[in-house]
Amino acid sequence: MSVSTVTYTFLGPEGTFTEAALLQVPGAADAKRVPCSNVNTALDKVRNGEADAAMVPIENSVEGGVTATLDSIANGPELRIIREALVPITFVLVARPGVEISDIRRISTHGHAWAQCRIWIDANIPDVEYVPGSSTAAAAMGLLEDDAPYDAAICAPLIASEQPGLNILAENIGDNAEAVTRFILVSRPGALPERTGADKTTVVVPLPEDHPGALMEILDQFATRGVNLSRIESRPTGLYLGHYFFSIDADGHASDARVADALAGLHRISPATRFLGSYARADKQSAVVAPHTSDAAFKSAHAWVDSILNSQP
Ligand SMILES: O=C(O)C(=O)C[C@]1(C(=O)O)C=C[C@@H](O)C=C1
Repeated sequence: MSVSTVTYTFLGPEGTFTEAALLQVPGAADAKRVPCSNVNTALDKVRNGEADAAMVPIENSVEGGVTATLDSIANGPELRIIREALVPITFVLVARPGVEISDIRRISTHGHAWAQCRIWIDANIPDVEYVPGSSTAAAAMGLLEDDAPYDAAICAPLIASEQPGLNILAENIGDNAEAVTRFILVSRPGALPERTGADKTTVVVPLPEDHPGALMEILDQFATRGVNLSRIESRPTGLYLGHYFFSIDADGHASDARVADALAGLHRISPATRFLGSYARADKQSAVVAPHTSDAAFKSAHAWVDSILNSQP
């Protein structure tokens, strides 16, 4: 794929934190970028071949998993995560010129952004009503419409400073100054990104039913092979009450022997386990590998078993 022919979808409109994440991808600034109004649409355009890859949010350091993304990549035709990006998150409160904080009755933003600004809102505009928005940027741009059903929006500083019709009323209103959102670049299944030594593997594991201790067995597949988990969360499958899958990020690449062995174990316990990709960690932190779970240890163990099986009388 030459850079100019690549098409990326992302959670739009222009000016979202998701677009900032996409612009971290080499060549994305010159590629075709298609904003989508929700995560599902961005991913479906990859599934049906309209786009080569989609950038979507998956996890925020304050608010946790982005359920729209976790559910969409767990279902439907398979997709693969090929890259991750981290974006520091800071929020501003914006309104049309002339509107003061004391005038604000209704605020719109993305649900995750709203959840990250609770303390400031409770302290400064406690009785305000929340109007859900499809993204922070969509909420801010909506203020420019004559019939906007809200008087203020919470969004990224960049979009606020670039729009002449928007006035910043308060800066740094997030509850946590260190907040970071993690985004994933998702493509159709293909060759895995190469192992870098600082990688992450993502899987979706449906919890087998009528199987006492299944969660413990799933976790054991990682623990006994010395594979550290950096995220695990459960989501309802939507089929019926009590039916769940686990979305898991593990340190390492599928080509690391300990990770490959853990994946095989997961498949035995839950055959519908979905592999979502192995890709380089954005923070470049290498996994700590104990000597007995290194590739060399697995190789020598397999060679030992082979020697037993092949031994002649
Ligand atoms: O609305 C945006 O700007 C987004 O990119 C979405 C999103 C999210 O889903 O978490 C991204 C980062 C912030 O945490 C708030 C909203």
